[in-house]
This record gives sequence, C-alpha cells and structure tokens, in this order.
Amino acid sequence: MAIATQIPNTVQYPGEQAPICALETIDFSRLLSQEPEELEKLLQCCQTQGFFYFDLQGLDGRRILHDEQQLLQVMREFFSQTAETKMEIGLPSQSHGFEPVGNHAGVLENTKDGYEILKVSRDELASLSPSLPSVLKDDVKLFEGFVAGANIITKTMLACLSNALGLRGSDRFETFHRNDHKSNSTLAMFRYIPSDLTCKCVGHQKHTDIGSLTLLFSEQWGLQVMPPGSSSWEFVAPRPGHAVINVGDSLRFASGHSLQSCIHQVVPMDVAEDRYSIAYFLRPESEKVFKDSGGRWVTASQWHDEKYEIFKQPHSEQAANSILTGGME
Ligand SMILES: O=C(O)CCC(=O)C(=O)O
Ligand SMILES: [Fe+2]
Repeated sequence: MAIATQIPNTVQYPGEQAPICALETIDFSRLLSQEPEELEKLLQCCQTQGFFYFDLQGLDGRRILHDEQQLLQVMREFFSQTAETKMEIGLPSQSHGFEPVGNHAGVLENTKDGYEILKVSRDELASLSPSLPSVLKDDVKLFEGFVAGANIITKTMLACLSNALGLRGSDRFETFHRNDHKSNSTLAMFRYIPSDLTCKCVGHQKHTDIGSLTLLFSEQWGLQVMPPGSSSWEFVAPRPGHAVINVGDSLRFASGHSLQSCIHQVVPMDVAEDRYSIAYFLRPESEKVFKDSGGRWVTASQWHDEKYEIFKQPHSEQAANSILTGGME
C-alpha cells in the first residue's frame, strides 16, 4: 500500500529511530458518494491493517475538524480544574463521567495508566435532559455537534463496508447500530499527564478497541500500532486535516473475524508536555450477540463490561485470556 509522501519512515524516539507506520488514507467525500474504488480501498484497509487515516479536508469533513479545535479548548479548561472538582462528576457508567489517572493498567509492566478522561455517552446526550456536569452545560451544543458528526461519519463507514462486502438485509452492519437502541457509544476526551517511562503512571496499555469503529483525533505523537502479524510497534504520525479510524473487536467479531482489530497503545513522546486526544467510540446495540475471541457467544454489552474489568487488572492477570487484545495476538 502507498504511504502518504509527506510522512517519513522513522521518528526520533529517546535513544533510537523508531519506525512510523505506513497507513493508507481514505477520503470522506468519496465515501459519501459510495465511489467503488474508495469502498474497495476501505475494505482492504479493514481486512489487513484495521487502521487508516481519514481525510476530512473536504467541505463535509471540515466541520468536525472545526469542532475538534473547540473541543480541545473546552478540554484544556476542564482538565485544568482541581482534582476535587473533577472527581465530583463521578462515573455513573463506563461510558459517561470522569476518571482520574491510574484506574487502568499502564503501558509498561507494573505501571498504571497516565491519562485522565472525560466521557459523554451518546444515549445520555440524546436524552431530553442529559445529565452533564455543570461546567459542560454551556457547551452542550458543541458536544451534540461533535457526537452527531462522529456518528454520521462512522455510520457512513458501516454502510460503505456493508456495500463493499455485498451484505444485504439483516446482515448489514447498520442493522445492529440503530440510533434508537441502547448502546455504549461514547465521546471520550483524554489528557495524558507529562511523564516518561520511569513514571508509575504512564501511557495507555496495549489493547484492541471494544466496539465497532473508533474515530480518533490527536495532534500529538504517542500512538503506536502493532500491525496484524507483526510483533513490533510502529508510530502513527499525527496528520493535520485527518483523523485515524480503527476497527474494534465487536465489528471484527460480527464480521466473522474477517475484519482486523489492530493492537495499539500510547507511549510518552514529549516528556514535558501533556497530550490531548479525542475518541468517538461507535459501539453496537447492547443486545447484539456475537462470538468472541474465545469462541463464546456474548452480547456487546457483556463484552464491553468484561473488557473494562480486564483493563483494570495487573498485566500478569490480563495475560490469562484473550480479552485484552481480542484474540489478535
Ligand atoms: O489516546 C489515544 O490516542 C488512543 C486512546 C485509545 O486507544 C483508546 O482509548 O482506546
Ligand atoms: Fe484504543
């Protein structure tokens, strides 16, 4: 596959030249008109690497890039509050609320994660009186715009994948992502604290994503992928005007394991800087049933809840089953 010419092959990472991943680029405008060549390219990406750049520079994509900038400002303000104020929000569910640093395993053995996270559930936002922390009430239109935009993008992608695979009727991926059915879809806003690899709380542990598709924005380095079949890490270079999209476990399972859910993690790149990222996690209807990496029939919500339990375990416990990396290792 061709790599975008402006991205180099390696990047300076403390003490070494680390490889940069050659990811394909998919164009949102072309997907919107179901252009056959773009659909084929999308399918190829999802069946091989499970990760790709998503070009949002056309007119239809630029609005979410604009919202991303506004969201980053809101995030900076939000995360700069005292720990006590942020903790008051609580975590009513795994898809809604605030989580401090250190709730999950970290990127290295015997470490905890190095990020704090604010999540806004799509179902909560869709309800007529969303329960949002007061500091966010003023920005409800921004959250609505972003989540609606991310939903339109990821649902378009589902329709494109269904078309590319020739799926019909109830086999189509959209049929188990209906908007009026309960799901764990959520907007997740991350702040990684400044750290290096000697810190107790650092980065984001290796994993595959729980849900169907992840739409990820970050202007900063740190994200690494381990392409299927490989055993080494490659950096994903941030690219202006682009998001990164990846397939999650649920869509992989629902596709009969033909789509790939690539393993990834986040490492500290600039030890003096905090890092912001924004992810929209499109997840299936909670009652959707599929066969997981261990061959069990599970519901989407069961897989979601079990995976969150695994994220919290120490690395030694995580190794005992295939849940953390969805059977991709
Ligand atoms: O922060 C990032 O860039 C990636 C986060 C991530 O992989 C996740 O939350 O699933
Ligand atoms: Fe992830």
